[in-house]
Amino acid sequence: MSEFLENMEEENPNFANELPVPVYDLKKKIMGIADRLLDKSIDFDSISGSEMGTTVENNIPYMNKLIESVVFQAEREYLDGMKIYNEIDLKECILILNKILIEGCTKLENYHIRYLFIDEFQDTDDVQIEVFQRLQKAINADCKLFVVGDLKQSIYRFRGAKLSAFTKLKGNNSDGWDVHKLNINYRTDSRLLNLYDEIFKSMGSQGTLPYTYEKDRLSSEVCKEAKDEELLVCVPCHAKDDDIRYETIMGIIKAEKIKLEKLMAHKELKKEERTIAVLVRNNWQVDSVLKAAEKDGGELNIEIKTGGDLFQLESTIDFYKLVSALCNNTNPVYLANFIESNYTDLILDYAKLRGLSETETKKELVRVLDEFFELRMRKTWRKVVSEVYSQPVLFVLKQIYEALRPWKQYSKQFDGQKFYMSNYEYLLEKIIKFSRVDALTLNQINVYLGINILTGQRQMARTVEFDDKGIHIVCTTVHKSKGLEYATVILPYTDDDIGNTNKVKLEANYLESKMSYVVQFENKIRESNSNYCDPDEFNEQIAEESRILYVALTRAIKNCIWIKNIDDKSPISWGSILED
Ligand SMILES: Nc1ncnc2c1ncn2[C@@H]1O[C@H](COP(=O)(O)OP(=O)(O)OP(=O)(O)O)[C@@H](O)[C@H]1O
Repeated sequence: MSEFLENMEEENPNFANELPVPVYDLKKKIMGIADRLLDKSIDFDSISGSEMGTTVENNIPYMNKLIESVVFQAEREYLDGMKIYNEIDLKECILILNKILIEGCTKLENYHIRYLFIDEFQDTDDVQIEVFQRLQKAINADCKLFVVGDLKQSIYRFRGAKLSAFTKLKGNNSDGWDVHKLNINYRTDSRLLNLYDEIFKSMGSQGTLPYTYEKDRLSSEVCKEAKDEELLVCVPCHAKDDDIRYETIMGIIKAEKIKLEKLMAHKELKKEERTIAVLVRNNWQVDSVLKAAEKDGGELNIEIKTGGDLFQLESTIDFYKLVSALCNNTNPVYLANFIESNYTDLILDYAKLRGLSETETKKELVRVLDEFFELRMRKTWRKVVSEVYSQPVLFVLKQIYEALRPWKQYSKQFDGQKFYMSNYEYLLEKIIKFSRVDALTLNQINVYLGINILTGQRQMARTVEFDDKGIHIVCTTVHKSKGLEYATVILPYTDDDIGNTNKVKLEANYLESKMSYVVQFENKIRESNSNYCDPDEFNEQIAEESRILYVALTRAIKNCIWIKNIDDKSPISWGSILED
């Protein structure tokens, strides 16, 4: 990028000053374009200059040049750099696999694989479909593909999923396929399904959902406990006022919880049948619902599928205390911090320490630690300190972790311990990814943890499934709820304008030999190219949002409640679809 800017400045010395957007934002956005293409398994090498169209707004008239000479070039250099270390980036795997298969791979025949099963097929992109076809061919003529999917649930357009997935797979050989339709629903109350059917039919006739009554209608014999008037409920409220929206959400959850408690008093329910799900579109909405639950007094324990914050978890802070104590093993503050962590159950006598000099305090803390480590690892703390500098650092840290078992101190509950261990492992994976293992030092780990913890870097933690046999309340995005089911589905945000394409801040695609992009910078300046079509995007966006609504509604077993914002003026929203 700097090279590009220098070159441009040679032509126009005032180039940098004339840039209409900040350089850091320009860098961020052009890398964003690269990510959007890679998300769809698009190989940059296949895009030629003539396929990039021309800039439309002309705020950044050199945008194509920038993409070609910086983005594509940087990505090429990065991937070549990885090859030197015999590594490949995960995002490149499918492209490499495709290239290998194009060149021919005879060894696959030896595996005698008879079937390839693919679930959620509607979410595959074109390159993945080609890979499956090539794999099938390369394995042997008898290998059969078995794919399952539902186009109405295609919600990964940003990752390149298209409604043409099944047609592309069949290609010219539709006769070679045995097609079976699954029209029985074993999840949802039949009465609720009937109400849904009216909504889906209307979406189908407007062309926003691939749904026709004859082909797609599901039948169900499921009958749950909700009364007729409780099956699909619209709760109107003045959601312009956030407080009112959140009070309404909390009120609905509490009322549904009471109903479930009554039901559970005389009937045993499976976990899903005891779960109330608040389904939203974005992660910030999950955060807002959680905050509202806290403000409400914390009586509702809402579980989130988006996980907590990895760098603020006790498993991470404990590990940082261990690493810091090893790095600063002559500093009493770090030693005391470590002793207070979950790695030890020692109780420090601060009254006694207060009367000591710094040297005496350090001596006392080292004595305490030596004794403790002797007991738990049959070697002194000082020996451990020397080992961490002479042996592979992760190996020594792992030995300490396994011998001291901090998860036992953290929680007496199995679920809590599992959560601690799983996020400790996740943190180590992050550390290993950050630096090549053979070059990792204790100091590097210390700096890495320090920066991430102190600057509050956000990284979703790993969640652990648990069931205490009680009522579960979860709040999650519709995308994360895919494939799952819940007794009650609550939709608190149905007022977003789903036709607003100005909300598309960044998009890039490569379709039918045309590369398209649109970018909106932080200062609202926009740029797009002639291949990007706003009306197409408008229709595609409404159709995808409709499919996301379809997924949300069909997660319900018993009932669904949606909040209607009376103050809403959006022309097209989930609310307007549901109301129709
Ligand atoms: N043949 C069956 N008999 C009884 N229950 C069934 C049967 N098949 C599936 N179920 C139940 O129906 C529910 C939905 O099944 P499943 O999640 O497999 O459906 P699906 O087609 O993957 O749904 P979706 O694509 O909407 O997520 C589950 O609770 C499952 O246990």
